[in-house]
Amino acid sequence: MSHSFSVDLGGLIDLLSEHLYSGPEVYVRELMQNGVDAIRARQQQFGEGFSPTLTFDIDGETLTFTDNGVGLTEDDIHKFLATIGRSSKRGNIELIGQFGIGLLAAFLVSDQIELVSRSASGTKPLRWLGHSDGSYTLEPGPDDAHAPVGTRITLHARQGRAEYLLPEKVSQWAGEFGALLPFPITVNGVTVNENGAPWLNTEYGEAARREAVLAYGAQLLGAPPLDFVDIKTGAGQVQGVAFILPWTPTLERRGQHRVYVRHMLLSDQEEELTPRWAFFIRAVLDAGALRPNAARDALRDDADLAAAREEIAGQLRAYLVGLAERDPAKLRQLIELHYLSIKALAAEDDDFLALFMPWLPFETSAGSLTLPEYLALGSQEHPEIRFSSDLNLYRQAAQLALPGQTPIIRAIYTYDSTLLARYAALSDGVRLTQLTPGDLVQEFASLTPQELRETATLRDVAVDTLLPLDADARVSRFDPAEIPALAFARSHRDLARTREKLGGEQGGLWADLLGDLGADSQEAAAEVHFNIAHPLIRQAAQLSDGPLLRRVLGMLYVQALLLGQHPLTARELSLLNNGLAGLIADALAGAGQEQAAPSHLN
Ligand SMILES: Nc1ncnc2c1ncn2[C@@H]1O[C@H](COP(=O)(O)OP(=O)(O)OP(=O)(O)O)[C@@H](O)[C@H]1O
Repeated sequence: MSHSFSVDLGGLIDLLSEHLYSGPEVYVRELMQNGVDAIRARQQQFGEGFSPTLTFDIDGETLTFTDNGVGLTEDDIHKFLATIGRSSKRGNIELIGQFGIGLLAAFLVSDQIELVSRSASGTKPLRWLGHSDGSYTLEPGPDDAHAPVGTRITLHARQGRAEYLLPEKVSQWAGEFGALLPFPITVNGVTVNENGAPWLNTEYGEAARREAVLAYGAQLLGAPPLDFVDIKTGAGQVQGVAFILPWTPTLERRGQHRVYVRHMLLSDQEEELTPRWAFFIRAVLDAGALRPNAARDALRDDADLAAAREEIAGQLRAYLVGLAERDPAKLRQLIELHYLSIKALAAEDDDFLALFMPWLPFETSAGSLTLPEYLALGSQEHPEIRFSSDLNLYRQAAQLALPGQTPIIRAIYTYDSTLLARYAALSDGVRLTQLTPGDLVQEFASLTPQELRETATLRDVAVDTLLPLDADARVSRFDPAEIPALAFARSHRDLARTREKLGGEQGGLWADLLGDLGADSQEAAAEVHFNIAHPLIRQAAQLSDGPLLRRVLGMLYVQALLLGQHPLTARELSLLNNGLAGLIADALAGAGQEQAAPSHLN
């Protein structure tokens, strides 16, 4: 026995409303979409000798939507309208509908759909009445020889849905969805759309067009855009504009682009049509030949979308390149706001790199500099780019204003070091050096024999005090003299830290294993340099071994760790706490004696 599937329409509508559509208001979009498709189909089949219109008329809780599109024959109604999942539009690239479910959205707000239609093929008007329980009737429509070609759909608000039929709401949605439609949409006689895309309006010349587009951009962004780029692609037939944001957007935020498909709004949050690196733009694009998904809130991810995105990337690139010649002042402004995204792009593209590198600012120990400015400060015979991708090391290096030393570039974004490496490779004779802690130490001036003698005790006590904390102590001289001590972490410091933590808290297998690993290393985890140029260190050098000197050295070490932004271990923290407590106790004891002294005198 063979049977047919039957569909529970109520269940299907629940499915659509809960999982496919963002809210009941999408019924406005689906009605309009069908109207737009019907108008296009009429133009395709019967020519363009009519003025397209879409109208909403709302009377109380009844809404009537009318289009003057191609209409439906009796055969169409049975085959397409009343068969869920079948569409007359499949394969017609110029129409948006294709799934054969859009009209069901009307059931989100109404229990029945009345459709009166007259086909452009000249048949008589028909009246179809569909119910949300899945039944429908079809009868001859109002027998008017002059009935206009097109379709009229009437909905009555179902319980709890009246607010979705309010004229002000319908006006707002219809205006948003149909903003770019090149013909009027009216709600109760008032036109609600802008009648076409501003970037296409060349009626009053190029200057007026630019002005209109910039005014549109200012409204979209809430502030005048820095500029805009006209976009036009072959793949997907995308047309529109990309506004250059007048502020620096956050790096994590992907573009929130407004995308239309065949003039109907798809999304205000589209992310896939523009390249990832272009987070300095907000685009408004109308895709003539890209496909929406079934929910019609995003583009279908296919080869056409990828090809369109590539073309848009090329056009944005070409705009930036062209700006260098056309309007360098604007380029400078743009780079100031968006250099992070331009760097990301330059890291992937050598032509772009060569073009933009001279303009891009880098954070350096001598302030923000472009690479030519930076190189002008260093040796001209042996040009060198010195950088650090370790923020702590960079900070310490930046503090050490060593005279005659090439400034250090802070290269902490992943693409920074790639950019520097590619730039060095492209430029003749420029050496690229990644800074290491050892480099900094090498720059320290060595002590005179007399200073060595004078600091012998200090050094011995420092080594003795700090070795249990896994730190090597040295006495050096470096600038600026205001820094009493500098600490550098060595690479296996983290290992030592983990070992200490596990040893202290759990012991056992892991602690033993890590202990063995650590035992391979002859070096201490950190290296600290006390600065003989600092008055405090010179004073400390005069102390003999004792609790005060040990306490002072321990605290200076922890201070150096903090200065270098190294996280502290529990032992280092307690060293700081105990040291502080001791100093405060000593100070209080001293103050007590001072206060007690006058009474003795009396
Ligand atoms: N206003 C209209 N004018 C002419 N035909 C219409 C109209 N509305 C619906 N139809 C017919 O009804 C069919 C089903 O419409 P429905 O909106 O459910 O699906 P679709 O538009 O084909 O596809 P999608 O689900 O992707 O929107 C359409 O394919 C079309 O043939």
